Amino acid sequence: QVPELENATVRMKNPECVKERISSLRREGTGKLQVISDFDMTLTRFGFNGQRCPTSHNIIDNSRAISEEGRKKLKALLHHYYPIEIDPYRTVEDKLPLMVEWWTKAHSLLSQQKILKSDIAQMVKESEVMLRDGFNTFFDQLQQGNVPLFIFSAGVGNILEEIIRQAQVYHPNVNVVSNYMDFDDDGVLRGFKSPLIHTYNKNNTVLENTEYFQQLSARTNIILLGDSMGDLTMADGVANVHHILKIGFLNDKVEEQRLKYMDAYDIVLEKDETLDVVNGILRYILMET
Ligand SMILES: Nc1ccn([C@@H]2O[C@H](COP(=O)(O)O)[C@@H](O)[C@H]2O)c(=O)n1
Ligand SMILES: [Mg+2]
Repeated sequence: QVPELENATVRMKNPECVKERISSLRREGTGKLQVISDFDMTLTRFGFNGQRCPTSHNIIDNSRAISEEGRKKLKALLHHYYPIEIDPYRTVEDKLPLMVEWWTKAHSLLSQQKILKSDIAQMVKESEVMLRDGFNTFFDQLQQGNVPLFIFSAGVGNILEEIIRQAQVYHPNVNVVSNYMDFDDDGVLRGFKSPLIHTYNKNNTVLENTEYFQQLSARTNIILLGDSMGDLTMADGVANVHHILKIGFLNDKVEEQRLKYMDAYDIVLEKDETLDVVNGILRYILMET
């Protein structure tokens, strides 16, 4: 079926079940299929040449638009809250208020920095962000197969849209729900629009009032791509899920998180900076018989 499933980065608790699910997705056709994907560290690389790649928030934090003092404060927040976000021993209930605290403090600091809407394209150009290897094939296959791609991100929507625009893969089948910046009439950042999306509320509570909510329910076969335990609820807005294949990128604290990820995701990709496995599965599902 999919030779890429033999890659050294692939872990599966139940390979037979994965094969059956992939066969069902192929058998039922592309008309019922959608891909729901996280953005930061799922469609973008986690690391390159031994260095961490930036998230969409980090692209702003590291940019010239932020003062030295602002950058220090944003880094301090990252160092405090990121270990909490990925801590495998804390519960989601315990993490949730702390994530709200992180996003709220970071957005408030960013809003004090006089960031211009017109700065965004340059910020992205000058950043170290990289989409995962194989991104062109991924976006192009979905467009050619008329399969909707729904990107559900707790990052910054304006930045992530600019990343895929500059990569020339922001095709018409792509929809994004994320945190969007709110600019005043002079194009200066004054805050972020609600609802606030953080790692652990990526579910229908934040999707209800979006245009995409209706469209979500029509496609009942899903490939879900994420890198966090919080990404597992991204398809909760789809009422009658028929088949769902969950693929998780395990980027950080691999040993500590392996068992949890293998219980939660059908396929776990350990320290895999490519979209090769996802592309192999899509190629098989979209291939005409
Ligand atoms: N101030 C912040 C807040 C969050 N992050 C990271 O962004 C990621 C969220 O985006 P997704 O596309 O993955 O939903 C999340 O994993 C946080 O670690 C940040 O860098 N700065
Ligand atoms: Mg992510």
